[in-house]
Amino acid sequence: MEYIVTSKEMRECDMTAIKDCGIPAMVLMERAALSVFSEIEAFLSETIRIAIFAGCGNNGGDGLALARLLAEKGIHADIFLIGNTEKLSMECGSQLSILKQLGITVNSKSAKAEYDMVVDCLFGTGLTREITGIYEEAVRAINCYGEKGSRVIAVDIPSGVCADSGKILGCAVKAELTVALQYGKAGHYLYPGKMLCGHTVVHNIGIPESFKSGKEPSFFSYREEDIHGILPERAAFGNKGTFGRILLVAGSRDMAGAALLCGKTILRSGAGMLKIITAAENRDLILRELPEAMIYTYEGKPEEEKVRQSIAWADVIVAGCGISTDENAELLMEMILEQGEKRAVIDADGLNLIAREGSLQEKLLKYQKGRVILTPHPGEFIRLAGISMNTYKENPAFYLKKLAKEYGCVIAGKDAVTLVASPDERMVYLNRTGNDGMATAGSGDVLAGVIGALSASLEYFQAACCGVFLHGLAGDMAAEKQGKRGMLASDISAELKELLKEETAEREKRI
Ligand SMILES: NC(=O)C1=CN([C@@H]2O[C@H](COP(=O)(O)OP(=O)(O)OC[C@H]3O[C@@H](n4cnc5c(N)ncnc54)[C@H](O)[C@@H]3O)[C@@H](O)[C@H]2O)[C@@H](O)CC1
Ligand SMILES: Nc1ncnc2c1ncn2[C@@H]1O[C@H](COP(=O)(O)OP(=O)(O)O)[C@@H](O)[C@H]1O
Ligand SMILES: [K+]
Repeated sequence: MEYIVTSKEMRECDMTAIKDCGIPAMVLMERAALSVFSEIEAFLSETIRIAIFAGCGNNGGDGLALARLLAEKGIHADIFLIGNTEKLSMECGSQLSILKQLGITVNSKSAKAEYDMVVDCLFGTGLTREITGIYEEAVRAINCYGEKGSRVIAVDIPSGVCADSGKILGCAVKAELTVALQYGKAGHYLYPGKMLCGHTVVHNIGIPESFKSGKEPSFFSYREEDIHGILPERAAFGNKGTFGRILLVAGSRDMAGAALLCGKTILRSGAGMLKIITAAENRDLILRELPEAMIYTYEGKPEEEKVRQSIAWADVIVAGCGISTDENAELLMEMILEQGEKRAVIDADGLNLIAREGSLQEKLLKYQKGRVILTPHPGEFIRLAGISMNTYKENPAFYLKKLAKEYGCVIAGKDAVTLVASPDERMVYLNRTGNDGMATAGSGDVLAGVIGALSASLEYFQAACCGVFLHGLAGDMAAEKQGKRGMLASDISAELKELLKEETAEREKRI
């Protein structure tokens, strides 16, 4: 698990290190410069032509310290200090005076030279407004070098990328490599910032871990190596009941595939038993393609007693994929939400029905807190929340948390970067796996399936985060084999099986 912070949280960490622990700011800056140095060391030689663009804050200070480290190794860098040098931050001022003492020249304007490497230290987490004027010229100059083939390295975050939202404030540097200091910032991983960072590496600069439960940062994320820690153990003595009885309410007359894709994924993700409630038209397909599932199909109106029995049987209900928004679907959703306590994953049309019907909203509000996981894509989310797309995109984490609290649900806000919010003020999970090949019909059904299966053995929020993470990893594996253009949602489902197989094999090797 890795923390991901906002600029305010990063500042608080810096302050804790400096004020409470007594680590001098100049020591942190030296560690920052050493981190960047270690990342670029492999490319260095005495003939390399380097330019460092520094601003007047501490990000600029990092750059000046780097220039000194380079000089120590006999490597010259052209240094351009952009801005009003009368307003340097204290540490940046100290770095500048050290350079002067050492006789290292600092320029105020960029020259029209050629460079193999350009280091961007104009702005870091202290960027507060749009970049204009001389700073904009400097950003454009850096990008021009990049386009001509210079390696562009961003210190902490590319200048112009908002560390909190990933938005571009006016203009921004496009880096090949970003050396993030101490923690990844949300802006490194949210679009469009993510595209401008290139490859992001996070370096520890010696700030002691100061997050305590309840005072944690805004976001966390999983890394590939976390997989063993988050997946539940499978009990060797378990039976099919142990691993979860999942009821899937999915598929309608014209949407058979959703039930099949989601159902297959549920069983492939380790669930013990699956029962599908779907329209009669899907019966043959499911019996043929997924004979492992039990099935109840309805012709006309679903029989309420049969549905009630199935709900009572289940440990987890997954509902909504392809059920349509007709009266049968509405009745099924009413019955699912009515009982108010079973673990449930609600997706797609299930969400559209809730957005449309006040009676479903009321039932969801009364449902036991934390027992429902909603998995809306942005279109579904704005219908549920009653806000515009622009408003949602302004700050998705905020609106996800707000609605999660209102409904007492876990909400996985699907998007290119999926965020998962819990109803109880926990950190938001920010997902870093997956790729645009997953923007393909049915991949949401696969996600609902894996989250449903995991909900049988993991706590709800964890099941949602873990499901999103695995779904993205499987999507990356599918993209590697099939290509992003050609991959299908069923490829993601198949790769999930492979991924879980590898995980089990690894785990068994370690016993
Ligand atoms: N002790 C610390 O706080 C440490 C900070 N470090 C570095 O310092 C950075 C943060 O430093 P700062 O807080 O000084 O912030 P920055 O260096 O990112 O920039 C802040 C300065 O830029 C100005 N500014 C903001 N937006 C502007 C705009 N659009 N146009 C013109 N000027 C603008 C601000 O008024 C301020 O003077 C981090 O990203 C990291 O690189 C590291 O050296 C590690 C230690
Ligand atoms: N550009 C992208 N990068 C990463 N993941 C993506 C991207 N586009 C879509 N996804 C993922 O693909 C899935 C799409 O789900 P959804 O929109 O519900 O599709 P469907 O309704 O067709 O099943 C979500 O999990 C989403 O996070
Ligand atoms: K920078």
